[in-house]
Amino acid sequence: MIPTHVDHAIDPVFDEHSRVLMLGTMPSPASRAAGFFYGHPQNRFWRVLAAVFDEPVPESIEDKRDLLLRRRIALWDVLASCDIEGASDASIRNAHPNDLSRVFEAADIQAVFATGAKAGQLYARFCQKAYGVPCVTLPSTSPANAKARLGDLVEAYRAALAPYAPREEPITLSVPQVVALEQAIAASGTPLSALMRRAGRALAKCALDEFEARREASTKRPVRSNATGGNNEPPAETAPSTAANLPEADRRALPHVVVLCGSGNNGGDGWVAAEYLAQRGCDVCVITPRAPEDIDAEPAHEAALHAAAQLSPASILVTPAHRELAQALDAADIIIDAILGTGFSGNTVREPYGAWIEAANARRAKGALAVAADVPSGLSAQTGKAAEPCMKADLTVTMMTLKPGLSTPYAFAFCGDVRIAPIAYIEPHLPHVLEEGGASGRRAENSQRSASAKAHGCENANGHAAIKPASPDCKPAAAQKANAEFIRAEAEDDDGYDPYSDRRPEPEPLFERDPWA
Ligand SMILES: NC(=O)C1=CN([C@@H]2O[C@H](COP(=O)(O)OP(=O)(O)OC[C@H]3O[C@@H](n4cnc5c(N)ncnc54)[C@H](O)[C@@H]3O)[C@@H](O)[C@H]2O)[C@@H](O)CC1
Ligand SMILES: [K+]
Repeated sequence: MIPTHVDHAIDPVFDEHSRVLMLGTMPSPASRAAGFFYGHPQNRFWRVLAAVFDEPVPESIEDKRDLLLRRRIALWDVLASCDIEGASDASIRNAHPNDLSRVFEAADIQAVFATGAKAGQLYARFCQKAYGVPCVTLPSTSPANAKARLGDLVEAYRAALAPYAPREEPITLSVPQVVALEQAIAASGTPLSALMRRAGRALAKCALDEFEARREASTKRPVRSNATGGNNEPPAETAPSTAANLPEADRRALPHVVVLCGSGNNGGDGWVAAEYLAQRGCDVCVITPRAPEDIDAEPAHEAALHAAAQLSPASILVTPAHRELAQALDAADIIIDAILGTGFSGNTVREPYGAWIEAANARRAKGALAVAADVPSGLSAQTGKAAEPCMKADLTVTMMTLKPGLSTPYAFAFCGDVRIAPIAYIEPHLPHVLEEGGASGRRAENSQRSASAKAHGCENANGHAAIKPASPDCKPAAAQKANAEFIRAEAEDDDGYDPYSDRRPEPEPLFERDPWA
């Protein structure tokens, strides 16, 4: 192969919070074509980083930049230019280094890692003396390094990066502050649709991981034990129809998942999760009050259209009748509750959502794993007050930050375990958001649950025309009427609180009824 002269043309990723610098040699032809580092589909760099931090694999360049900055990783290459044959590091000649002082002067870089032997050698030759920080060489994630197994790469990168991972207390923001944060992130170039995609993927990953962890635990621990997080209901592994009770041969079967989607943006998280789970091979059923094309909220509308185009039409049930809903839930190993999120208000949950929540709680009581998106439906994310009815989750995957309502002792019975999905690099926006929100945003110092809230990796169409219209026992006219009533009720939202307005929610009494009664 004839060597080509290559000039580095991809901007480094770093900011003042970066703590480690990862360096390759020079972007490969595939990365140059993709316009970002490690762009070859077979390169395992992004899969390795995602596994190290227990996150979904980033999809877009923006997702990758966000992951790096959020995890305090600066990313660049040793060389500014060289002659190279294809992507062969061994062929590099006429090498000239990048001016790494741009990174070293902007950030307190505590460790440098080379993503392969050649990058390590080039750093030692050109850079180490100038910057004074020695470089640790990690195994290459390139497909050329075929002998390195993914698991070994993950272990090597985890051991290297773990000491530098930020360990911050989870932060609690009020609902208006969370909305202000989303808007600040959007204004800085990450659209809300991208946040929703990350939210839905994180939700799906947490649900699958939790399901697998429980299945694993149940195979190791055949004796019945109460492991449901204090809700005094049968543990998942003892129920008759859960995967844990299947014959050994079927145990590794992927779970059947029912995703309950409201018509707001919480529902959008559910649609993305459904798409991700179906891609992973799960049998997925989406319950929705409206066909995707009739969803008004953005970006939920866009997310629903995208997901519906990937899902089988038969797996989408629009306003199912009670019997059809019960049938769908009966088959569920996992229920994802994406009915209502931070936009919920009121003392009661209107239909059809009230009936959905009751049916989901009944199925959970028989052993399905219930995972709530952002906040259990019916629970006020702001006050922690539970409406009638309220979803009972085993796990709540809340986006970006804790919300005050998730941390009350009362909320505990509805949230189950709470994990924060770190779907965006929020630090640059916090001063502005906290200033705007006054004292109500704070590191989670006043919350009982914050100590236990995990800072996990998940811390702590119209081509879908054939969407199943209605259930066999729900006449089209009746379904249409029910839908019209639902849409009218939605339009007359009970107290009219719009979380995207500047107005704060009316304070609601925390303990209107005795939570333990
Ligand atoms: N805005 C965004 O871009 C993002 C939003 N996200 C998700 O979006 C959620 C917030 O979305 P929205 O502001 O659209 O609100 P929600 O989707 O939480 O709730 C709004 C819906 O709830 C209905 N509703 C309110 N009170 C009710 C009651 N008492 N009974 C029955 N229905 C009731 C409204 O009619 C409306 O349809 C978050 O919780 C989070 O899950 C995340 O995906 C991150 C990105
Ligand atoms: K929810």
